[in-house]
Amino acid sequence: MNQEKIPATVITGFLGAGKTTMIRNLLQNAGGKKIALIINEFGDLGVDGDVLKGCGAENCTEDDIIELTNGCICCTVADDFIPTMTKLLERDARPDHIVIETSGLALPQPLVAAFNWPDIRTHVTVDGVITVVDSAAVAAGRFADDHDAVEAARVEDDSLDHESPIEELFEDQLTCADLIVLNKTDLIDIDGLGRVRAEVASRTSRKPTIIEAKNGDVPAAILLGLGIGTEDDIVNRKSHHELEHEDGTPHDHDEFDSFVVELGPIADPVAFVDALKGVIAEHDVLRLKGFVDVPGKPMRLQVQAVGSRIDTYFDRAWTPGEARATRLVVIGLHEMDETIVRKAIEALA
Ligand SMILES: Nc1nc2c(ncn2[C@@H]2O[C@H](COP(=O)(O)OP(=O)(O)OP(=O)(O)O)[C@@H](O)[C@H]2O)c(=O)[nH]1
Repeated sequence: MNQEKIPATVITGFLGAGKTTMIRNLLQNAGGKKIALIINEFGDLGVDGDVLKGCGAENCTEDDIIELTNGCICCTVADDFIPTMTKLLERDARPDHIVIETSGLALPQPLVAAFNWPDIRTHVTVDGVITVVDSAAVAAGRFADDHDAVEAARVEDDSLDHESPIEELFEDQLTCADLIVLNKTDLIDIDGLGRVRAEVASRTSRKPTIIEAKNGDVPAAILLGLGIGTEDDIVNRKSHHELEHEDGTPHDHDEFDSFVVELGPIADPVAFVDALKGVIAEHDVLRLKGFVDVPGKPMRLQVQAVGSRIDTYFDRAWTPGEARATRLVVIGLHEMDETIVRKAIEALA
């Protein structure tokens, strides 16, 4: 039996940064490497798993894609992640490489620490942590501490004296990185990109390599094989929470909420998406994604909104026996009023 440790790459980054898009590219250019994929998503609709299973890569079949859906991977390390890894390692056909996509709200630190658990450490090592950044969102000030909703909350409650949850998480994900991918470079100009690079570099005291990408198109040779062994260096990558609670108080994600909206068929998807932009902007929805049933179309329409930017495309045919429906997962700050946002979206159908 091959006793060499299997390398595992952790891919993290805020909601909508382009993690799934980058992994889809990776699966398609990973050569003969057999990859096992562990995907973790915030929200009760497995959109990322569905997208990645649909990409048909021979080196990563549907059996090699494992979805962890019981909350953010950083909170379910003991109950979900460790047993999943253990089962994966018991398989007869060991993968050449394991890729883990965290949810956009996950802290990578507890996940990396899990690689020091004896059962895992003897078999697997963290090849590297890759943090994907939405360069356009950084340029737009999305991660600066003047996020409207959080400011409003702070005015109401002056005990909220630390940075916004979005900013903190952004920094925690950068702090843990071995490689930072400034993605979505097509959406900003060269000067803007220079400012984004400087801002991102200033948000971590470490000096990870920073590269640029469009549509997550980075060669597998750059993403895989970093050979860092990140689990041996977690002491230098502490999250805000770890620094503030050295007593080991567990963290949570109370600042964020998600819910799923189910609708019937949408006859005019162009008008629907246009109106959706208004709802997203008005209620400060951070992320919205899912599938739309367009009557008369054999394909389902995938909707991907990051802030008020929305992409749509027909991704695959509805399969025989699959119930056609419109399902959208909505993610926002805790202050977002689910009832109001739900009603606003339902009113568009
Ligand atoms: N313009 C542009 N859009 C991109 C780029 N990369 C990804 N996107 C789009 O951004 C949206 C979100 O991409 P995903 O890959 O789903 O992002 P993610 O980080 O996996 O999102 P979560 O898992 O929800 O956190 C999709 O509509 C992508 O098509 C890019 O480089 N440029």
